[in-house]
Amino acid sequence: MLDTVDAGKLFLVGKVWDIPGAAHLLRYYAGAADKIHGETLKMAQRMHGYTLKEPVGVVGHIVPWNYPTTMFFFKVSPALAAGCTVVVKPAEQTPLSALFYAHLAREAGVPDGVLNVVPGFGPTAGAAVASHMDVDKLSFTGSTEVGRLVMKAAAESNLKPISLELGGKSPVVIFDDADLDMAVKLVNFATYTNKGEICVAGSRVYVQEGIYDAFVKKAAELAKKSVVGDPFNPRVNQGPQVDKDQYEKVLKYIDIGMREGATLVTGGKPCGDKGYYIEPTIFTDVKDDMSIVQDEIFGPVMALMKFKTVEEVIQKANNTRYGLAAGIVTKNIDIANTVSRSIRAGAIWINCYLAFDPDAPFGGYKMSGFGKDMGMDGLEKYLQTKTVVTPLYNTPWL
Ligand SMILES: NC(=O)C1=CN([C@@H]2O[C@H](COP(=O)(O)OP(=O)(O)OC[C@H]3O[C@@H](n4cnc5c(N)ncnc54)[C@H](OP(=O)(O)O)[C@@H]3O)[C@@H](O)[C@H]2O)C=CC1
Ligand SMILES: O=C(O)CCC(=O)C(=O)O
Repeated sequence: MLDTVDAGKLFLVGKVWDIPGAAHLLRYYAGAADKIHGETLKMAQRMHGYTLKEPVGVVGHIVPWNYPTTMFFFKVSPALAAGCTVVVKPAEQTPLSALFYAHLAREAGVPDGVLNVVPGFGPTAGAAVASHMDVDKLSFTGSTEVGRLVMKAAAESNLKPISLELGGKSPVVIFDDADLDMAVKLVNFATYTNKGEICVAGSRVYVQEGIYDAFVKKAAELAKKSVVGDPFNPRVNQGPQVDKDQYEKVLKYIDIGMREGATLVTGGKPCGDKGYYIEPTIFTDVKDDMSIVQDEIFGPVMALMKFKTVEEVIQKANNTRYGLAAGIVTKNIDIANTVSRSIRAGAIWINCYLAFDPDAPFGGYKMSGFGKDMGMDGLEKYLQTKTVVTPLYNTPWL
């Protein structure tokens, strides 16, 4: 509800995806909290040694507006399970749910000072968290540009370790043997989920030549069926862009796409004359170096491209500065394995998309950042290893 008001997120999707996902994550890390331990070391010398896993201390979390609930729990759940205290800086567009979750945590008995939410603007509140000498670790999700700034601030303050989950321009590769209807639905979901305001949007779609024409036709038909409107209405499947800036950014990219020579197959216009609604959009005749293929648009815009061979599509899929995720649709296990090993991205989804799970580490390669959220990797980053050594009995040390 709060994210629908703040971000234009579909109310129904919040109920069946974001909130249950947050609960799964909390349960997963609650189960891990009492299983954190170091190891006994073998030691080459006559010494007894072991390691302790200790919380890193105070963690700063700077999170974006596109998934306010999900991002809050991606960050906070493992940090608390590791024994850290946290300071969360939500995005200025969407601070309400983070404040509400902090209130719930207090009601549930989390002691004061453990889970702190500090709303405010990025260049002031966010920068203060990133450069604070008493913040021991920073985990950031947002744009690559701000990722650079917070990394610099961390380096120039107390050298706090950081993890960055940044932008993406993820490819989805559809092979000739795919079930056409399933592949069209998958790509529609990959591109338009959350009105395209999702870091793993699979908006760069490569379709093998044998099914390309049929695919374009069906993808356009499905996009046209989308109901865009009030995010509280359960029949609507695409709400408004988060704000005027984002709305204008998406329309600007649509304009750039047309000026660069891509063919607009469907969409491309605002929906209605009130609110930040944009039609689900598809471009074809797209070249690899066009801005609509290289830049993260963060809106409901799909670029459809044709390919012939496995080698060609691997090269095209990797022709990006990002490396967050990729989708592959095929019934051929050899192709699926080969392509998934060859794409430089942190998550590969075969015959599915957005397949998040609490146990599955998530984070990028290349300029999509480094460090993982979720899974045991997501817990590990909030821990540090202390080594304790003592000579064995009757072993002179000096
Ligand atoms: N990877 C992802 O999930 C996301 C990617 N993006 C990409 O970024 C583009 C721009 O979106 P935008 O909201 O501007 O993303 P930002 O990267 O600006 O925002 C992410 C978070 O960083 C904060 N922030 C901004 N500037 C600073 C700073 N100097 N120091 C510390 N923290 C700061 C923001 O605060 P505040 O907003 O309150 O000022 C927000 O909490 C989008 O169009 C999209 O392409 C955006 C959101 C999520
Ligand atoms: O879909 C989700 O639950 C997570 C989305 C996400 O990771 C993101 O956009 O940053």
